[in-house]
Amino acid sequence: MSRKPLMTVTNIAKKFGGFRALDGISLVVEPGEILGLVGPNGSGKTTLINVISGLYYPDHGSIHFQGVDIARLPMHKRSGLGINRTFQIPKPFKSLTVQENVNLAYHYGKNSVMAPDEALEFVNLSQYRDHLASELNSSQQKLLDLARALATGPKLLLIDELAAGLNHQELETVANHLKNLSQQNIALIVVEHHLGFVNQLTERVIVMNAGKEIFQGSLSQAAQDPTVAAVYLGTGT
Ligand SMILES: Nc1ncnc2c1ncn2[C@@H]1O[C@H](COP(=O)(O)OP(=O)(O)OP(=O)(O)O)[C@@H](O)[C@H]1O
Repeated sequence: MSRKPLMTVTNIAKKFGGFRALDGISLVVEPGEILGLVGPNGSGKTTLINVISGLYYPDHGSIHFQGVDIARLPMHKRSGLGINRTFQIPKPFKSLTVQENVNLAYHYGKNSVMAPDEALEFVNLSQYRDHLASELNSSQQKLLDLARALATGPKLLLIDELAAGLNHQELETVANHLKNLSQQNIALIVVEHHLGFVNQLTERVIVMNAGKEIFQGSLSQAAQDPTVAAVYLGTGT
């Protein structure tokens, strides 16, 4: 049975000055699927997340989310439609407590299905609920960022480099949690350098280089692709 895509990104371009950070990239995300977005530093992964979440508008191209072109909607409107994100460098309200941070996101979200306590439980931060966000270490701040994104009730969650700084056990727990979200029909785009983490999450990756897709398929297929090996895995000739 064919389903309608949750999001269709078509031919997106984004320049900074004369530099093409995104150069005609397209992708499709189905409801509840996990898509890995990988590639070398500077290949445009975070820029693509920024353009999908509404931090930047693209110069060209369209982004259809549940049939609506959102490419020029502001970030809060996209969030209201069910697109939310985490940041490579988390941005909690540091002078608020952990609980207050998640409460605020919950209050702001229009589709919330996960209550603040549940979101904190989900990322194993319940015992820190009364701590100021500034008291958390950097990996805990990443988990708080994830809890805030979850509390808004996303249909599509954009996750930017969550794995860095998490220990082996935290990674395994978070991977299981993310798979659980996907089973609840929340789609995920996971930008990540930790390929073992990506491999735990999904079979489908897009490899980017210089603002373009250079490969789409499974990570194991990507490892055998000569172009990917040359530009990303460092094993090309
Ligand atoms: N706001 C900006 N102004 C100018 N240049 C930018 C801006 N944002 C990104 N870039 C440039 O666009 C290119 C792509 O950056 P981006 O952060 O999207 O890459 P990335 O694949 O996420 O890299 P990394 O894996 O290192 O996080 C880089 O050369 C970066 O310097």
